Amino acid sequence: MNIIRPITQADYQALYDIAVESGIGFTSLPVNDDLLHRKVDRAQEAFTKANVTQPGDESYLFVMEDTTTGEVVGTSGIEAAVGIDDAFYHYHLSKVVHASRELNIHNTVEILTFCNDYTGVTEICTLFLREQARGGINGRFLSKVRFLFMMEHRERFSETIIAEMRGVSDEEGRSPFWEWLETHFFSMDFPTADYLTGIGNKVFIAELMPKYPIYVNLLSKEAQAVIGQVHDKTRPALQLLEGEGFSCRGYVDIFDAGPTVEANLSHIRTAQSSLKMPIVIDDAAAAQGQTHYIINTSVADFRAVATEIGVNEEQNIAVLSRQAAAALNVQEGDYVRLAPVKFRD
Ligand SMILES: NC(=[NH2+])NCCC[C@H](N)C(=O)O
Repeated sequence: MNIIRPITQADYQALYDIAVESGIGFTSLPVNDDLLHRKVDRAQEAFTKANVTQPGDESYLFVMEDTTTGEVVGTSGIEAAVGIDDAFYHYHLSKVVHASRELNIHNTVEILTFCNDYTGVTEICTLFLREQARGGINGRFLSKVRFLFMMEHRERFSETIIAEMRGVSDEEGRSPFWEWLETHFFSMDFPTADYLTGIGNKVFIAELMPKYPIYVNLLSKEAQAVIGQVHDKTRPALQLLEGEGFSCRGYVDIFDAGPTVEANLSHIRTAQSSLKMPIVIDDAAAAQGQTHYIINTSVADFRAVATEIGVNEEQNIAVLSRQAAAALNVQEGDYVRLAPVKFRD
């Protein structure tokens, strides 16, 4: 059975291996011992911090563990509020009209404006599923479990949730958008710039980034073509988020121009359709039910599973198997929050 739980120090080696496997362009897991250790420490602080009344610099990192082998097969993260102790950057794509009625000329051009508009919002990040666990619902589970967690602990998160999607780059890490920036403003390659931001070294952005609006039609054709486009490998993740109600509001990454998508927590489909109910335990009845994502209501001892359960909305009762209840560390009468894997339309 696969469970999702907070990362602990004992998972360090697995996290390191995942950082290596995830490769270039996976900004949030750079191969760097100090940084990865800090990530585990910060996650433990976030999960054990009591009485949080508003989002702050908490950084939650979950792992998926295959309980039959004890192996960590994936990661998933939430930054409660970005840009609180550093600056958080985007380019915003907007339009400018240059028109002359007298001359009967009307030109609409796009511009990219450097901004910090998403300061203070919650970011979902660091989603990675190892090769051996791909397929089935594991990827969806790792992603959607965050919406249940955020709904259950709303005071810890912003109402606006964003996800930065990886933009277009080739196998060697060459990004057409970055190449234009590199030629005119930076003198380092994309992997280096991406690595520096990943380890939290972001001053060079403020120092070197063009801060005045850029006319898109002055960029190279290759750079123009990838604005707001995702990396092929990121398409399934984007589709999943779009299905949850996320959309791009014109904000793109400052390095590779990949889209940032946004949704209100209360409008996210899995969060909105989730129910909170006390449980009873009955193996046979649970086996008859539909597959759901289920979380317990704890932060420090958070657990999630995806399995068949019975849901009786009239009686306000969720029927769990003994195995599911044990994995969630809940007993009869305890509450869980759940959402169906397949939405009923
Ligand atoms: N692909 C990247 N590494 N982009 C740079 C980081 C952008 C991010 N929004 C930040 O300000 O931290």
